[in-house]
Parts: sequence; structure tokens; C-alpha cells
Amino acid sequence: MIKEAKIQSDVIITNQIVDEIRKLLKQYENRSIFVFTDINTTKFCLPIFSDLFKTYPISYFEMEPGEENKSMETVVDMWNFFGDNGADRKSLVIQIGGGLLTDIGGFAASTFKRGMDFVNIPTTLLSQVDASVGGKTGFNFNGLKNEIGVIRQPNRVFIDPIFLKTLESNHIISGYAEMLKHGFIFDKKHLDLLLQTDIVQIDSQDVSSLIKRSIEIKDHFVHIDPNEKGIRKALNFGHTIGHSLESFFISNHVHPQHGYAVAWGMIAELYLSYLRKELPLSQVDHYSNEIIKHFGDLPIKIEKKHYDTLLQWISKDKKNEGKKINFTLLSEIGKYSINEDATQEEILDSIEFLIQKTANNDEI
Ligand SMILES: O=C(O)C(=O)C[C@@H](O)[C@H](O)[C@H](O)COP(=O)(O)O
Repeated sequence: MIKEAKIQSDVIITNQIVDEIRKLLKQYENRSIFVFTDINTTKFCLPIFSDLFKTYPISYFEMEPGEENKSMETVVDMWNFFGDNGADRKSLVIQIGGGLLTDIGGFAASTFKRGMDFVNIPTTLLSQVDASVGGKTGFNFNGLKNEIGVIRQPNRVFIDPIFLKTLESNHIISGYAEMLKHGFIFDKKHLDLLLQTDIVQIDSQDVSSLIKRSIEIKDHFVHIDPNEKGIRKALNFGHTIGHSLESFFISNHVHPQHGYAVAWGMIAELYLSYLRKELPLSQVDHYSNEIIKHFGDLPIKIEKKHYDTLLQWISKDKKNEGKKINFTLLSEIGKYSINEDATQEEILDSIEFLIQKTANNDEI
């Protein structure tokens, strides 16, 4: 049985992106238009719009890519750019980029003069299936991922698989992790179909239907609980431990794509689901092996001496309430349970499980 989930946000999946943006711009005649890109999307994605954009007076802002630039300094640069180029509350910001750009640009647009319209044109698989939908905007602070931010829905999201052709395979695989997550929490069929799919080689028609299903699942949670007071936390499966690994790697100058950290986080949280929710160990093993097939081993060796640091990152997760660490776990594949507690020992056991599953080589 297919579990019902419909896209209710303003998301357009198209293979005619230029025509869609032409229609959009007509609705913003005589307004000031801002286009945000990063140096990669300026080169690989912006040219598709050049004939259309040259007929409008557009102010272009380009940011440096890289997690280290998801920072307050970049937000300040964006605010200054708005101020210097006459932005007002009726302006429109068109964001062409991955999740990092749409998150931080969405924050700048949402806060300048208390909020301007912004639309997302996500160009990575991760941003198409996850980051650009749902309105989480923000930036990293004090080493913590997305520590500062607001939830504000983009006015529209335009998704065209054409942009995926510009990506290296590790970027595709990174987005694939969030799609697997959608399967884990809501739809075992979607998960199993994804695991049988070579996501790097798949043709655009087939990838469009997988993207659509992932967005349906994501939007199902967002629509019911836009401010993440309850069931939206399901979308954070794999992220409690995943974000702590990501912060740990980054603080050791290793920068895996976000989806890789989520994939490894999901392995640990599958094991935690076995400890806390009786998810069968045979399934934990099966799906962990499948994840490792696609994502490989941890990029640096994690040892007992790092456990305290990892626990500290976990203790700062946004889902926590006071001292209670809140995990999203699975009682079955396709069935989530939010606000699940775990002891320190159980958390470390699941990290041990992840380490055993991934035979990493390099010392820090
Ligand atoms: O949209 C959501 O809700 C999610 O949790 C989606 C996550 O996949 C995404 O990585 C999100 O940015 C993480 O949010 P955070 O609140 O844990 O920073």
C-alpha cells in the first residue's frame, strides 16, 4: 500500500525552468530583483538564464561555497548588498544554488526589513529533495550547524533535474542520503527502490519521480508541523549523531558532504533504534551494509578519546529539551518515533556499532 503524502507547498517540478522563471518575473515587474549564486552556480547554472535575465535590471550577489562560509559574516555581506542596491520589502530574491546558499540567503532575505520575497532554484540533489523545501533558513554559529535561523517558507521552489548534470557524483550521493532518510521514516518501498537505483547514472525522467516522492514525504511533515514542534522532528532521523560527526570532522579540517554525515548518523541511529525501539538487528545490519555500499567508511578514525567531544555536540542538538537528548528513532522501517531518549552508554554503543561497520584507516 502506498502511504498518502501530497506536495502542498508551492513547489514546481519542471523541465522548463527558464519558462517558469519568465512567468515569475512577470509577477514582479517594476520590483527590484536580486539573484544569489555561489561561484559554482554562477559558472554552471546561471548561463541558462542569461537571455532572460539580461532584459531585467538585476543585482547579482555571489558567495564563496563551503560550510565555513555559512557564517554570520556572509549574512552581513548579504544585508549590506541589499542596502547598497535599494532592496525594499517588495523586492524578490532568486536563489540559484545548493542548500548552503538557499539556507543562508533565505535567512538574509527573511530578516532584511523584516522579510522580502525569495524563491529557491535548488541545483543540487540535496537541496532539491530537502533543503530548499520547508523553510528552514540560517547559518552555522560557534561550530554548531544551523545554530541561528528562522523558519520562513520560500514563496516558491522550482526544481529542474537539468542542474544535476552539473554535479560531481559525491554531491549526488549526498542528496541520496536525505532521500533514503525519507524512506526510512515513512516509506519502505521508496527506500528499497532507492537502494536498487544507481542514483548517479539514472535518467532524468526516473530521477524526477524519485525526487517527487521524496518531496511529497518531506512536505507531508512540514505541512502538518511547519515550526517543528512535533512530527517534523521525524525529518531529523540520522541528524542528531550525523550533525555531531559533521561538526567533529569539520573541527578536524575534514569536510565531507552533509549527506555523508547523515548517512553515517543513520547507521548509528538504526542501531539505537534496535536498542530503544526493538528494530530487528537483522534489519539494522542489512540497511547499514547497504548504506556503507554507497557512502563508504568514515573519513577519519574515531577513537574513545573523541567520545566526550561527540557527546558534547549531541548535547547541543536543537531537538533537545533541557538536558534531555531527543532522538528520532524507528520502531519499524517506515515508522518513526520522535522525542526518544537514550542513555549515554546506548549512544556510545551506537557510535561503536558505526565504527565497527566502517573500517577506517587514517589516524587524525
Ligand atoms: O527540514 C527539516 O525539518 C529537517 O530536519 C531536514 C534536515 O534534513 C536538514 O538537514 C535540516 O537542515 C536539519 O535541520 P536542523 O534543524 O537539525 O539544523
